[in-house]
Order: sequence, then structure tokens, then C-alpha cells
Amino acid sequence: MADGLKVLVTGAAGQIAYSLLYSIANGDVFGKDKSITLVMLDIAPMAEALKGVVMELQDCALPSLKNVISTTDVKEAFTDIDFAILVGAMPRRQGMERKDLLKANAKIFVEQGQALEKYAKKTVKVLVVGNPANTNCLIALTCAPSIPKTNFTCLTRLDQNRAQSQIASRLGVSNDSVSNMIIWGNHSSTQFPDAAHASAVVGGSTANAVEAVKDDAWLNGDFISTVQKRGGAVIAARKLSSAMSAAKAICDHVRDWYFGTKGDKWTSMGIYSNGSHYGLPENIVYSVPVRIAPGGEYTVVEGLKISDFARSKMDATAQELLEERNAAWDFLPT
Ligand SMILES: NC(=O)c1ccc[n+]([C@@H]2O[C@H](COP(=O)([O-])OP(=O)(O)OC[C@H]3O[C@@H](n4cnc5c(N)ncnc54)[C@H](O)[C@@H]3O)[C@@H](O)[C@H]2O)c1
Ligand SMILES: O=C(O)C[C@H](O)C(=O)O
Repeated sequence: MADGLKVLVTGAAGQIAYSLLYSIANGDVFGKDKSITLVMLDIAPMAEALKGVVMELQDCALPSLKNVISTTDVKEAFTDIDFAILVGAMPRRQGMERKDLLKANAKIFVEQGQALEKYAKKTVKVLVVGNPANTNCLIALTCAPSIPKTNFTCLTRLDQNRAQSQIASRLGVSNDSVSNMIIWGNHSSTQFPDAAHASAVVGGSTANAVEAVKDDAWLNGDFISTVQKRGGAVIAARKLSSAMSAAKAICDHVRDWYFGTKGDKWTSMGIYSNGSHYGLPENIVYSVPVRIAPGGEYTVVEGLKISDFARSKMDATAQELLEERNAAWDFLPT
């Protein structure tokens, strides 16, 4: 078995983790030949529930799961980790926007950013899932200045998967027939799901998704708002936020980050904006299309033609991220 990886999942007693841990432990993310030490962190009141999840993982008898560490201690959780999947945070309830969670969750990402700085490997890769994911990611990377900012990403793959599925269903093709969907900006209701550069295989030939759909009113209207509001629609129906689809998206994101994207394909993820791509502001975490080399180095897909419509949507979601950053700065240690 190849050298092992130490992977931390926070919020390990929560509902996303319950759908996620099996896939990681079973080799569906890092490969069947990679032995995994799984570190599971939750808060002290969840210690007993965490024990039950550990028992279940043991009872799965998985060949690639080398060791399980369950803890409520931040130092123990973050020491020498290769990957940090930061899920633990309060989810929103009906009627809330994700940015309403900033006050409740920002302190978690201050503490965990500081723990990454002190205890994790400097090569650690960090995926922030807890909402508001982009701004929590910015908080974490700001609190971990000795780790490269490129090692921090936030999850917008769920939005990409939602958009891909909407287009596939509209065209009556399988989900894997649609590729290169883009999510620009914030994982919030201002995000811009952009089908302009996506492809679809229809009847055996590959076409641009917009040309295949042939319905600009839908693409510029209901398609966008359905994807933007999908998280809220799931909460309204389930009375709980998405978990199975979020866990699947986390697996997709981390697998692509670890193994790389294939050929000309790209994927969307929230990355630190250094001000050099698509005229986006510096010092926010903004979702863009990236290609990823095996091992994890990613490059932003450059040179895409941006229409006036797209520009206005990209700027609106950037503006929201600037406002979230200003609000978050009140929670950062001075
Ligand atoms: N980015 C995305 O696409 C996306 C998708 C779905 C959900 N989310 C977000 O993910 C987060 C988790 O959702 P969930 O449904 O699993 O929630 P949940 O309430 O079921 O679980 C969250 C867990 O985190 C734990 N936790 C709280 N503070 C912690 C801390 N400081 N350290 C470690 N663990 C801590 C809680 O005790 C709980 O067990 C929420 O913020 C939700 O909004 C993001
Ligand atoms: O919408 C939420 O608050 C949960 C999650 O971010 C989602 O998109 O499903």
C-alpha cells in the first residue's frame, strides 16, 4: 500500500460528515491503495456521538482505513495533517442567508486557522465547507500566514454539480455528458452559474451547452436562480441543509485536487484572489474555473470571453464578498 495520508474532518459528528466519512475511509477519494489515518474532530458535547461514528467505521472493516483518531482537542486534531476538510460549523435554517452565519461561525475559523498555522504540515491542503464558506476560508488563510494561500480552497462544487444536473436534465442527457460548467464568486444566492463555456454531448456529438439548450431566456433566468437558491430549497423541504449532495461534492472536489483534472476539463473552486484574474478584487476567496495538475497545483482557466451580462453578475457576487470580508474583519484577532 502506498504511503499514507492523514486526513482531518471537522464537524465529524454532524450530518455531512455522516455521509462523507465512509467515502474517504473506503478509498473513493484518495484511491484504494492509499492508507488513510482519519482524524475526526467535534466539540466536547458531541464526544459520545463521535464514539458511535468511530464504532461504525470500525465495523465497516475497510482495507484502506489504517487508523481512526476521534478527538475534541484542536491540537491533537491538526497535528501533522495532510488534508483538512473543515465542515464543522452551524448550518443555516429556513429564512437565513449564509452570510447570517458569519458571526456564529467566524470564531471557529479563526481558531482553526491558528491551529493550522501551529500544528499542521506546511504542505497541508485545506477545504472549507462550513458557511459562509468563502469568507470562512479567507479567515482561516489569514490566520495561517505561513501556509501558502494557494493551499486553501472553499467548496463550490455542489453548485457546479447542481448546475450540471439542471442542464443535463433540460437536454435529456446523462449528467456526465455535461462538462466545464463554471461557478463564479460566492457560494451564496449571488453566485453566477455560467453555462456559456460548458459543453454537452447530445446524440453522440459535442456542442456548446448554450447552443444545445437553445433557450437563452431560461439560461439567463430560471436556470441561474434555481442553482442560486437550491440550498434554500433543500432546507425548506428537508428542514435540514443538504448533506448527501454536499458530501458527494466534497469528494469530487478533493479527488480532483489530489489526482488532477483530466485533459481539457476544468472544475470550479473558491480560491484566494490575488487580483490578477478576470479583473476580480484582491483578498477575497472567489470561485473560478481551474485546471489541476496531479499533486494539486492548480491554474486558473484564462482567456474566457466574458459578456456584459456575465461581467455584471461576476461583479455583483464580488461586491457581496467584499462586504462579507468587511463584516468578518470585526471578528479577526488584532
Ligand atoms: N459549501 C457548501 O457547499 C455547503 C453545503 C452544505 C452545507 N454546508 C455547511 O456545512 C456546515 C455543516 O453542515 P452540517 O449539515 O454537517 O451541520 P451539522 O449541524 O449536522 O454538523 C455540524 C457539526 O459541526 C460541529 N462543530 C461545531 N463547532 C465545531 C468546532 N469548533 N469544531 C469542530 N466541530 C464543530 C457540530 O457539533 C456538529 O456536529 C454548515 O455550516 C453548512 O451550512 C456547506
Ligand atoms: O444552503 C445552505 O445553507 C447549505 C448549503 O450551503 C447548500 O448549498 O446546500
